[in-house]
Amino acid sequence: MKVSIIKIGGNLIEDESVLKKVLQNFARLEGAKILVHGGGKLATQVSEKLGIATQMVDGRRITNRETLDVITMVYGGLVNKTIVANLQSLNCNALGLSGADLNSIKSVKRPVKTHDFGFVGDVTAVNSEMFSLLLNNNITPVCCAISHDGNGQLFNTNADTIASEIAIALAKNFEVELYYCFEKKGVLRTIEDEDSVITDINTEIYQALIKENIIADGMLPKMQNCFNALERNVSKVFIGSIDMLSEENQLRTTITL
Ligand SMILES: Nc1ncnc2c1ncn2[C@@H]1O[C@H](COP(=O)(O)OP(=O)(O)O)[C@@H](O)[C@H]1O
Ligand SMILES: CC(=O)N[C@@H](CCC(=O)OP(=O)(O)O)C(=O)O
Repeated sequence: MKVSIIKIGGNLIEDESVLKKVLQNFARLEGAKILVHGGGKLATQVSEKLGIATQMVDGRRITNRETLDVITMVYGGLVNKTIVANLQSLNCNALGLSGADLNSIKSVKRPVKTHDFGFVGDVTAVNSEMFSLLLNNNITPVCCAISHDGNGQLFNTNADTIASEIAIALAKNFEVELYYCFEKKGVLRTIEDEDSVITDINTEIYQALIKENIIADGMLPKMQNCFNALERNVSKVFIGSIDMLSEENQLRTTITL
């Protein structure tokens, strides 16, 4: 059986009308599928409203107790439930999950090296039996960027990593395709030129693109997650816009080893 894992980034979640279109494309996708969502931008906005400062290091949010409360409310509550309700309206039988729900994703606190990230977890286990059970019953899991340690502690975990870890775990039993959807059509050669999509990137090209400063910021950890997934038996990995799910010949970046 084939399973498609779709991760949607923060810029697709922020705007209600964009999110609706994203979810229509997702709902139309045939076969077993899992949606993973971020929401980092929204968490930053809500933190600001509450007077909580945001600090990011290497694309990861430093998550103190107050920030953990915000991300739990925003990712686990507002964003996850809004997505599930919209998918239900599109006849997609969605079930919203944090990593604690059905023990879906376990993690340990990220070890302190140069920085203490606080309540940020590195994934240690994905409950693939549970995901299989849901998928075999035509239930579509909707996963947010929250994991847990099994002792009652929730952790913030980057959504790209949640998506690749689920993909890797399911690759043991399924043919898995991983789609990273964001606001651009793919990895761009010139960030201002929306159509300058680099259609194929392997590890060698990736290293060259880093040297040329073409790939930077959030794209660096995203691509690391892509290679990590491919190295651990995920069949196909793509980066592109949500249109890559529905339109043939749509520009997108295909990642290979
Ligand atoms: N070459 C590139 N092509 C496209 N985006 C790039 C590139 N280099 C850096 N980026 C940045 O990476 C961002 C995507 O990473 P991130 O914000 O982590 O994604 P997401 O919204 O999916 O969480 C883009 O919004 C863009 O600003
Ligand atoms: C530890 C960590 O940094 N977690 C991320 C999780 C959300 C996320 O990944 O959202 P996007 O996909 O929208 O960026 C964060 O809090 O920003």
